[in-house]
Amino acid sequence: MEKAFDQLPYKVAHKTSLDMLLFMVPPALQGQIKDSTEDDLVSTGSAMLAFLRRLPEFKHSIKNFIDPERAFYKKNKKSALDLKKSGNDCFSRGAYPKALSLYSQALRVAPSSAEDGGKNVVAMLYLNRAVVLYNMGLLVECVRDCNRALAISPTYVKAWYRRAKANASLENYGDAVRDLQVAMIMEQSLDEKRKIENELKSLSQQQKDTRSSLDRPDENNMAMQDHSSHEAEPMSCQTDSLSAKTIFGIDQQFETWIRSSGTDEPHQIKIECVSTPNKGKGMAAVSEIPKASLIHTEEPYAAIILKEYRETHCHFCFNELPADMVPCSCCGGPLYCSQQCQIQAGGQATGINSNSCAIDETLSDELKKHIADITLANASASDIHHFFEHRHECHGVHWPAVFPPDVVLAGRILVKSTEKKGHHSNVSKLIGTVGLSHNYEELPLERKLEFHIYSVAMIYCLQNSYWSEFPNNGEIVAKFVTLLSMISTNSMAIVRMTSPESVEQVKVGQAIYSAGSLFNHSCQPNIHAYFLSRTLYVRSTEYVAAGCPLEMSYGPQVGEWLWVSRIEFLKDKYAFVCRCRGCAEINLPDLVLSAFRCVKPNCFGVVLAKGTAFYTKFIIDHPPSSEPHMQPKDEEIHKVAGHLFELTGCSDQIKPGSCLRCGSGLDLDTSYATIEETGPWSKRLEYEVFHKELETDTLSDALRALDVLRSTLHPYNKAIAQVRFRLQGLEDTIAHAFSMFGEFELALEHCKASIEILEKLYGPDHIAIGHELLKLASIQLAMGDPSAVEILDRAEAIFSLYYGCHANTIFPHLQCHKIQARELVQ
Ligand SMILES: C[S@@+](CC[C@H](N)C(=O)[O-])C[C@H]1O[C@@H](n2cnc3c(N)ncnc32)[C@H](O)[C@@H]1O
Repeated sequence: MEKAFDQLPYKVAHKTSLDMLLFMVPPALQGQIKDSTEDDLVSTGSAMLAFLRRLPEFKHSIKNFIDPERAFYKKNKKSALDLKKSGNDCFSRGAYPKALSLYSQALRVAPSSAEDGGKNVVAMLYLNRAVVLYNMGLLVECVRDCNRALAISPTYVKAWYRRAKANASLENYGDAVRDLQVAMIMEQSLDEKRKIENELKSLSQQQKDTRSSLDRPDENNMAMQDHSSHEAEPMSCQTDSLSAKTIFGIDQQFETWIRSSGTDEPHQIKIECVSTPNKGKGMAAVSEIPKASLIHTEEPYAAIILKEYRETHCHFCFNELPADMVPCSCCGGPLYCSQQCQIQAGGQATGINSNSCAIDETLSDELKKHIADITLANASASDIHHFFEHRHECHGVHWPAVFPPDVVLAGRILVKSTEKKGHHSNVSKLIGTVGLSHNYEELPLERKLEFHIYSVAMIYCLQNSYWSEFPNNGEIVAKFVTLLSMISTNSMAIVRMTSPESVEQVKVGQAIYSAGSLFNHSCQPNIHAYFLSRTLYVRSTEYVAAGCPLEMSYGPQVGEWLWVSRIEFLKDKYAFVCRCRGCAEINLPDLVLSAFRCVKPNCFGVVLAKGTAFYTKFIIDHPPSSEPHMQPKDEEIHKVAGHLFELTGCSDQIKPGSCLRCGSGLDLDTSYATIEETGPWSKRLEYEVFHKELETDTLSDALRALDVLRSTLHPYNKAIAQVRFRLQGLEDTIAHAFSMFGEFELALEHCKASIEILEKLYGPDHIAIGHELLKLASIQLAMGDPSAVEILDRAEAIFSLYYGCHANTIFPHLQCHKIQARELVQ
């Protein structure tokens, strides 16, 4: 399940030396900070500043963070050449992946102007990597690396030659011929010239033979430019007015105009920021919104990659890094999927040759243009109005890599707002304009202390890396702490699928969206947020009447987690008590999620477990004030809960172990023990299915466990279908196991049983059902059953509800399944 909002990812594994200072803060200062409110921050900030200034350990840590000599990727020609040599050795042994990795490491430390044997080291490294990529069959990546080498050294014959080879293999004959023509003209050695000439002849012949169908020079040239991402650019819809008018809550009315790209939502949706009775500000529909409408898109105000993904995902667009990733050309720390992303993040276009080259004037206009297209491809990529979020961090220092991401994000927000208002104006005043809410007072002591320590540390780092006159006083510490609290409350986690086949998502980045941060949470959301690159997209997943709140899930949802777990999670992680519609009234999923079956045959009533009975009593005793978006109660709730809804404000009859319909009693302790006994059987099945070493006895035991669960638990209890936090439940795992044995009929039966339960818990149009339907369809496809078409259509409808026209980009395997299914029908 997607978790749209995230809090600060403090991970023990990433503790810095500053975290250790927590334990050195004197008890008196701790006490002062523990009870502090926003109004006390100037005095607690001054006190922390005074304490840390005197502390040798703090000075030592800061020196470590800001000294370029200690940087992780210190620029060093010798190290780059050593790594290059090791890469060459691996290459000659055929160890291509290792060679690739060594050249990439060398690129991180190679100084951009370093030369070796009269050649630019960075250009040589890009070329060497291009050759490895060529040998690995990664031809597009090879061409991109050749482009990078040529952008630095336009007369690099070997790079033109390698580019020609890769283009020829890609059947881009037009480009390949032009590359060889350039190589031949630039080559000095007569022998080599002759060799190229011969290759050119045979390539020209190949080009002639295939000209009509295969030669697409312009198109190919465009596809090979450095800014071609390995993932399709999905920007068919754009926000019109948001970026201009909504930076940090200055304007409270948001209007999203959806520009149609021919296929997607041709209408205009208006949303607005409103005051809510108990959730602060929130977003609401101005007029009615149809189900599945794109209601909002937005670029982040500031964003940052999470530490765990620094080596695997692009630091700008957050997509997975390709084999030809590009390190920051100045500091080597951040990695990017393309030079385009690198320039957008850092602003530096080092290595881009700005005056083309000493191009031989005798060259034809076509070849001159060809050279210019490649060697000047990125020079125009930077936009003077764009904010380069990494630039102030890029001074060959390593604090941006080791500080918690939210602290670095706070620095980015501060610098961006400073630069927007006019460079180096009054910084303290600027933070005051960041009009986002925060829950500083609710934070535990440890978080408050961390915020204070990192705020002081950031001031020192910004003085060193950004502006030596940066103010250093209690007021600025207070502003920083407030900013960190705002980030903690408002930052969104940018998520990605773990793989095209997977339904699992991982949080790769953290961002502040000026308007997106104003959507409140609901455990029964009516909107869904997702990300393509850095862009936030929000869609309505149900019809929303005019004036109704638009609320997304920050993580927990009804049907997925029990009420008490949702409340605890939101309190712990976001420091608020949830007052959404899903938590304020009794709903079917909360009743049945962990319920037991009534002992009386044919009674469909619910026997509540201990925790749920407590919650149900609580809700009945504390009826919520009705909100405009409250839905009428489901008939099904009356059916399973029986007389519960006839109760008027009296919850005495709601007892754990007692059927809510007929009042029959159940010995809960015995039932818990019975369920407990089935645990090892289910776990063993899961293990063996996962490791693909399934034994028939294990499946028989799991079927016995399933019988026990079915006879003890309420038929809609989630444990039968799905294990908490995992998409694979017992029915699901059994279905998977039968598929592994080729018993598709039985697999189908169990898969359907699982879906039936989940539909009760989530509703038929929930994204979780979409994923389950995909599993069902793959069993049907394996059976050659044409009804897969219908199931896939249903899954597609659900994915479109959540992802609109982007469903196919996010779930590429859906279309593959559909093609297979259509073949069955034919
Ligand atoms: C990302 S902000 C949303 C905008 C915020 N309401 C504001 O006034 O700026 C998250 C904060 O809104 C409040 N909030 C959001 N959803 C809530 C809910 N379901 N119940 C109670 N408070 C909620 C909490 O204070 C939470 O920390």
